[in-house]
Amino acid sequence: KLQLKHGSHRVGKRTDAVMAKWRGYGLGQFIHWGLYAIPGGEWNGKQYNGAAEWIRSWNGIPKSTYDSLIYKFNPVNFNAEEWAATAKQMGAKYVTITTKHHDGFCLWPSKYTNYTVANSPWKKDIMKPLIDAYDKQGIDVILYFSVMDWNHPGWRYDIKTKEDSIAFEGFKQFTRNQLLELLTLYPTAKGLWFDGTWDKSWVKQAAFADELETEMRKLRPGLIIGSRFRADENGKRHFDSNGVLMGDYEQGWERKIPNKIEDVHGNDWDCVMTVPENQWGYNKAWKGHIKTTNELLEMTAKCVSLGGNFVLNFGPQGDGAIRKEEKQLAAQIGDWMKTNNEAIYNCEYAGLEKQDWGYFTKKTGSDKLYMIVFNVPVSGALKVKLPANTSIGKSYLLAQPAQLLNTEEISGTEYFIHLKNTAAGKPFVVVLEPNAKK
Ligand SMILES: C[C@@H]1N[C@@H](C#Cc2ccccc2)[C@H](O)[C@@H]1O
Repeated sequence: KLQLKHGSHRVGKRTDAVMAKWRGYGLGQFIHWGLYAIPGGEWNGKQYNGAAEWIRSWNGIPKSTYDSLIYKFNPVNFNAEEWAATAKQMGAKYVTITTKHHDGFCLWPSKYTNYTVANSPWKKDIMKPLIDAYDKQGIDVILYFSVMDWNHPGWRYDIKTKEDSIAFEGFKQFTRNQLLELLTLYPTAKGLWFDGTWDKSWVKQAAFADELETEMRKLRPGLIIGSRFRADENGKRHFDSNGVLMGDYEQGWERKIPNKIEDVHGNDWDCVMTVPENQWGYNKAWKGHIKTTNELLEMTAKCVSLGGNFVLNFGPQGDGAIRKEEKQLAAQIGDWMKTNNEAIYNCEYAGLEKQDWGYFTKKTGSDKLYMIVFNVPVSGALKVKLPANTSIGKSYLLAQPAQLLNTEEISGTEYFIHLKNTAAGKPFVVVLEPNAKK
């Protein structure tokens, strides 16, 4: 084991109540919104092929032209309560909102830069009404913050010269000032979701970032910070040089989901996912495969079955409205969650692997098992193999608890659960109340 000054400061999961609540969220919403939503992936009739929130990096739009989008930021259809109500309808328990993406535009009136909503036609703070609206819906807020800031003159991709070093020192103080400002202005925020921390300039700041993380945790006890914020003194990110997770949960699952429990190394984690293949900010043309409700429900079930949370991204339009496709998804996911959220909220890895028919989850603090079924076998019988010394007390559809299902013991701890209706046409949940085997 290497002696590290700036590696992880904790081995194993956090055991406090704030993190236990985070662990049980199951389903979250991500919001990517900023100046990039105005062009929406297109400029002068030409489409940008990358992710819409990265359009500034494209040579199809001059940087100065992009930067002056601040003077066009006037989202007349922005309605914080509507956004929060959409998340509530979907069944999200937390939301991660971009305060500042890579372009450096701040959705709050930061006093450390002029590149904020305060100097746009909109003038007003966006973050406060959003946080208040989500708080009112009982949805916890996590603040997304991009360290990389293309607007700040002190930003560097690497520190190669004395000038770089002097400039970046100023940038580091600016970053610290903004983070302490966010935590002070928005005290109900439960955590920070860091991005834009992969470049060498920041990776080389192990001591500074470690100290800043400690300062933020002192300012806001219980603050949740992911593995993406800082590197250790050897430049190791997400996991330090001893392979121990940095921060409170793993943030490596961006647009991908672990396949087996070993992949999550006993850590907390969440998966953040786009509806199109790779568009976080609003893109007028949603090209390629657009994930369906059933796909997104299966991703949610898969994440919870492996002890994580699933966070679905919304990219509101430049005028502040949420696009109809995203509203439809929220309504359809919410419809399913209304009936089945008992198998998602406050559930964890059941110690049982993925099955042909779908996924197991287990209620935290209870023996209750849930079978989230996506593929009904032609036999209409779901095969389950329970851990040793357990048998099935009773099983029933979560949607029809009074109707017990016929459970046939095959051998030992293997059973067939015979479904009455094999043409559900949509995912459903079977509840197993196990007995200790006599
Ligand atoms: C959460 C997501 N992280 C950001 C990114 C990225 C990225 C950076 C380099 C190479 C590939 C992807 C996206 O813009 C979005 O904010």
